[in-house]
Parts: sequence; structure tokens; C-alpha cells
Amino acid sequence: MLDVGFAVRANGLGVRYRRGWALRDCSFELAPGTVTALVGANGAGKSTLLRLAAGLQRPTEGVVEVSGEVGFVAQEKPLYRAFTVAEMLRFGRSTNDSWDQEYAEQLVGEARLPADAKVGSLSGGHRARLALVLALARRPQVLLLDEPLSEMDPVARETTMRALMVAVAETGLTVVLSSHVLAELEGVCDHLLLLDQGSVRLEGDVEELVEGHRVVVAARGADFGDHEVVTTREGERQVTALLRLVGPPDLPDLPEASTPALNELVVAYLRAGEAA
Ligand SMILES: Nc1ncnc2c1ncn2[C@@H]1O[C@H](COP(=O)(O)OP(=O)(O)OP(=O)(O)O)[C@@H](O)[C@H]1O
Repeated sequence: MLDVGFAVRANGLGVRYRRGWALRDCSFELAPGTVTALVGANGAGKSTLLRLAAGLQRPTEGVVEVSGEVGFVAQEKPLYRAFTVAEMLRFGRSTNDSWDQEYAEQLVGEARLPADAKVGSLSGGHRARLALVLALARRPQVLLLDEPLSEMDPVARETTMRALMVAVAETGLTVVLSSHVLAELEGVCDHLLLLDQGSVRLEGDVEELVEGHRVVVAARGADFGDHEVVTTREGERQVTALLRLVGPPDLPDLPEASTPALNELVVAYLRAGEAA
């Protein structure tokens, strides 16, 4: 792969549909080998962003660049229903120069996909796994996944995430995956891209983002100094706030301050977006 310093890079990216902007002024850069959680409320623009990066849709303004071969698994997982699993693999092999047959067979085995089953007869979860096998076996440099786990059972989710992590560790694969199930992304994703109504609201290294925020429990009306209040939850006497630190985490008068879990951080931003 060319060493260009980024795997995916967007600059001023925007898409307008007839009813308005689905994505507006999005700029970010994802480094090679990172695993990015793409999160946001329904309609925030996640699928649109992934389609643009996959080159399946043109932006209205701005650019998105991907370095190297890109693999994309759409939410609706288009596969040939009349083909068997084995036929899908043969098809993949004959249409992709970079196809890795041994790897494809290993992944099919791990997913326990019966080679002679017709795609149309597979469950939603098995179809999702097959779509992912086909994308991984092409050995792309960048893999874009639109809600890859949504139809899978808990064990399938775990095996799938493990297969992705192995590919990241062994080949330096870059992954961007959208999901509403935040608990599954914790410990797996090292980068976060949070969209709010078509704009990038929060983006960066997960650890740095977590370190840059505090959950505080304080008396109502407490003064949080220069720190940005992302969201608050009012109790009878106390208020729980998520703060984005501006400057050093100088919170002398507050009884409780802890770093948020990724899950907590994302939910706070999504809630703030809804309230806005
Ligand atoms: N082909 C289209 N024509 C018109 N509007 C569209 C089209 N595709 C998406 N949109 C609109 O663009 C916005 C973003 O949609 P998108 O599917 O990218 O969101 P999302 O974050 O993936 O949502 P979800 O979590 O529900 O999958 C929405 O307001 C949607 O209605």
C-alpha cells in the first residue's frame, strides 16, 4: 500500500438531497490500521457517508479519498439469492484479482456457513456473515461496514469482531463500522466519528476523547468554569453533567468526577443533539 499517511480522508464533504442536506461540511482523517466506530442517531448520515467513501455515490460538495482497495458491505447485503455459498465464493474468486481463497474458506468455516446452502435460504445473520466473508476475502486495505452486526446473534457478533481484529492486526486493515450497539464497539474501536444531523460532532482517538471528558455529580446550579457542558441530567437536588474539558481538568469543588465510558460519552452527545 502507498504510504500516504491516511486511510480515509474527507474535506468539506456534503450531500444534498431534495429535502435538504444529509451531510454537510464533514472533514476528518482516519489513519491506516485504525478501527473507527461511526455512530449517530437514525438519519444522521452514516450510510450516506459510507456510500460516498465506497465511491458508490457522488458528493454534492467536497471530497472523500480512500487510499488503497476499498471493500464495502451495505446495510441491505445484496447477494445472489439463487447461488449457493460455494458458488458465491467461486464468483468472488473469479471476479477479484486479490481474492484469498484459503482465507475465504477459513472464514466460511468459522461462520459455520454450509457450502451447499442457497443464499436465499440463509438466515439474515448468516447472510450478513457471508457478505462480510466476501468482503474480507478480497483483502481490501479499507473495509467499510454499514451495521454489520445488527442481524447477528451474540456469538456471531463476537466471532465477527474477532475476525476483524485479526485482519487489522495481521494486515493493517482499516475498518470503519457503523453501529447502534455501542457496548460491542467498546474495546474494539480505537477511533470515534460521531455524526449529528449530517455534521461531525465529535471525532478522534477514543482514549483521548474519554480523557478529555468528565462525568460530574454536583449541586444544581453548580459552576463548571470554562468547561463545556455537553449534557445534564437533573435529579432532585443534584445534577449529573458530562463536561468536555477546556483546559486542565480543574474541578476543585465537585464531589465526584470520573471519565465516562465510551458508551456514556456517545449517548450524552446523541442526547444533546436531540435536545438541540
Ligand atoms: N436516496 C435518498 N434520497 C433522499 N434522501 C435520502 C436518501 N438517502 C438518505 N436520505 C436522507 O439522508 C439522511 C441521512 O440518511 P442516512 O441513511 O445516511 O442516515 P443513517 O445515519 O445511516 O441512518 P440509520 O441509522 O437510520 O441507518 C436522512 O435524512 C435520509 O432521509
